Amino acid sequence: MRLQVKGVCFSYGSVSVLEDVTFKVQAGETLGIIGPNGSGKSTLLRCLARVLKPRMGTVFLDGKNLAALRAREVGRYLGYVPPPGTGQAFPCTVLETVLQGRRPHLTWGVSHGDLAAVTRALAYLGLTDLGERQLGELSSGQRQKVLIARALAQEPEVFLLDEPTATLDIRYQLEVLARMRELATEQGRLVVMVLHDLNLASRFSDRLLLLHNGRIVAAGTPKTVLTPENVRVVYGVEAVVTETRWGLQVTPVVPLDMTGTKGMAKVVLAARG
Ligand SMILES: Nc1ncnc2c1ncn2[C@@H]1O[C@H](COP(=O)(O)OP(=O)(O)OP(=O)(O)O)[C@@H](O)[C@H]1O
Repeated sequence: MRLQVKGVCFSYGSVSVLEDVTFKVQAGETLGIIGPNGSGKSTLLRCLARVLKPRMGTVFLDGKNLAALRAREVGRYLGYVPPPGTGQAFPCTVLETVLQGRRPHLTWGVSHGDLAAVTRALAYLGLTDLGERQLGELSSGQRQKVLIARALAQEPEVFLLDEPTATLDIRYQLEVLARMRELATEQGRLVVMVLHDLNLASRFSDRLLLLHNGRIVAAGTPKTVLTPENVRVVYGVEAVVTETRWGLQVTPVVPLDMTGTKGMAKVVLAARG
């Protein structure tokens, strides 16, 4: 499976949010999309998930135009996890929600294989005992785990995850991101994730796309993208970037507009080494 994004532009009404976004991802790869608030990350992911239709440009899956695929094919190829806080329209139990992930695979009703996939996904996220609970009764982190479990049960070729770990505790942040990496490297799936945590993004992505004002301003390995210069220009923050055995460690030190503040000059000089 190959995901190719060519010249994608998107606008909400007359306001342009994505401009000429072009990149490729191969099976086996994990791509992290990073960038400041409002830079267009979620909009881009929703264009990849066919939730939104680009104003210009095309998304290809294995050379086929995503816009021309049937809904069932899209469901088999793409598993989309919306960002935390995105509401579920109907009252549903945890089990029913995770079972929805099997919908693109169903032919004559729910099979043993479908139930096995659901059971595995629930167990993986520690949700087995919550199966009968209503989604609306869960904590935000538990709800997020259910949506990730639904995508795991779906067993798609491509995982599209929008801030999957934002509401998860540190154990499940690691569990979920490590699982995604494993699905890519060991089962040849393709993973695209929007992440705010630059350290997790560096640790669990093969490549990063850095978005700023709807454009890609840097793309490549975490080491080439997460430079102090890029962090300064895009986020407006003076940061120290160090290499560790678990990936890069980005430590934000001070917002640029505070670097002149009394007492901050020394901190900035120390940050720049
Ligand atoms: N439904 C909408 N209607 C109009 N404008 C929107 C809509 N959704 C998002 N926007 C605008 O599009 C821009 C990009 O939003 P998007 O959610 O893609 O950014 P983001 O990088 O994911 O931000 P964040 O990090 O805050 O989640 C923002 O300026 C936002 O206000």
